[in-house]
Amino acid sequence: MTPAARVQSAIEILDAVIEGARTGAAPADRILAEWFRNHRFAGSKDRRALRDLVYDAIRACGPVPESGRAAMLRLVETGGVAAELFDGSQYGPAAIADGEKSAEGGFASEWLVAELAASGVNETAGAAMLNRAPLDLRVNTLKTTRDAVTLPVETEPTVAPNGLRLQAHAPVENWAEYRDGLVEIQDTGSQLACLSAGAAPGESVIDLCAGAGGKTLQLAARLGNEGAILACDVDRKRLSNLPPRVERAGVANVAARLLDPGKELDMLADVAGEADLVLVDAPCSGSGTWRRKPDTRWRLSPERIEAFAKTQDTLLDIAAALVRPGGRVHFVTCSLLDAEGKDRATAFLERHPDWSALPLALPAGEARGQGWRLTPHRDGTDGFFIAGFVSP
Ligand SMILES: C[S@@+](CC[C@H](N)C(=O)[O-])C[C@H]1O[C@@H](n2cnc3c(N)ncnc32)[C@H](O)[C@@H]1O
Repeated sequence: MTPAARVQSAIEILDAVIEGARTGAAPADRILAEWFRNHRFAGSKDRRALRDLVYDAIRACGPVPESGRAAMLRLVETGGVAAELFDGSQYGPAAIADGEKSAEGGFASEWLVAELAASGVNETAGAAMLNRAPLDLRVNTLKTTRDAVTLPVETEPTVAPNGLRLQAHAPVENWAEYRDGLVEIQDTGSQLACLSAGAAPGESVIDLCAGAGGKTLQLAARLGNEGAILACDVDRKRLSNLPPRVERAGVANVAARLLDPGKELDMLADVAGEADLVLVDAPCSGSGTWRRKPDTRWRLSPERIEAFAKTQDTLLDIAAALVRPGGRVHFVTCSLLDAEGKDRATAFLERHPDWSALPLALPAGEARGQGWRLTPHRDGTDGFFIAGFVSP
């Protein structure tokens, strides 16, 4: 593909991303994957260039742009693409017309910027939410240690005890060390969020929102295969990713259970009141992961945030019913919005006045309300809110 043709294709992909944001259809990563499947002529260099153009343009726009072309013109303004590539060539974009408008900049829509400001995220911290994220690994201590593992590329240790950061992106999933379960891909913030649950060998743990099991595997490593983990989710597809990962990681004490939304407690009645620890890695707006999925911010609305908050409250109450007396609930969201963090912790303690917040002290981040927060700006990790509660 010529550089101009790449720009035109990126514009078309951006049109689909914008449509997806407006209608709730597929997000950018899925749209790109599908585009690559349907355009086999695009080689690996074209794909990399297209991916960069699309994500750079998404990052360069604040609110949802009117069109893919307006988004790309915004990227021209920020110096991310050369105006000369709008050359009117056969597969390239039409020349830029006099006075043609580009999309608005900033880091999010006005209402979202205001929500974040009210949550203590200023403009600088907001802009850092859109930086390119590094690639972090977690060393699987069921199989090796951070000191012992040798990897094909240079890495540096992160503040997480088993965390490694790659100097540059690499095809980790093709490495023998990955296939053999020595390392997992996991952001340092996610590692700290899970680590701070304080899971210990022999404990009985429920990972209530296990998804594809990123934190389940970390919990298993903490337990050293002693004790038991019940990994639950309402999403069959996500949960189906868990067994091969468990196998690869050498985990022997995880069982999976698919739940029906609204019937979670009924389906967990056999284990209610018995868990030492329930991890609630709750569904949320994902505002802490905009570095990886910057189009997520175009898919949000005040109503969606309210709905997430409601689900988080429900899941916390379910978790409270699952722990034994003296057991813990560990609440995590990858969001910087207080509505999905500090406020949920406060509301939980109001609904459960006999419970107490557990003091947290992580090697990164800072206290926020009754919990703890990690931010891309301050900590160089994905953004997380974390709170621990202990039952009477
Ligand atoms: C943030 S993701 C979990 C990520 C996962 N823990 C990890 O570390 O990879 C939130 C998960 O909650 C699940 N979920 C949503 N509603 C749920 C419910 N009512 N009960 C259990 N899980 C739910 C979603 O399907 C999603 O997989």
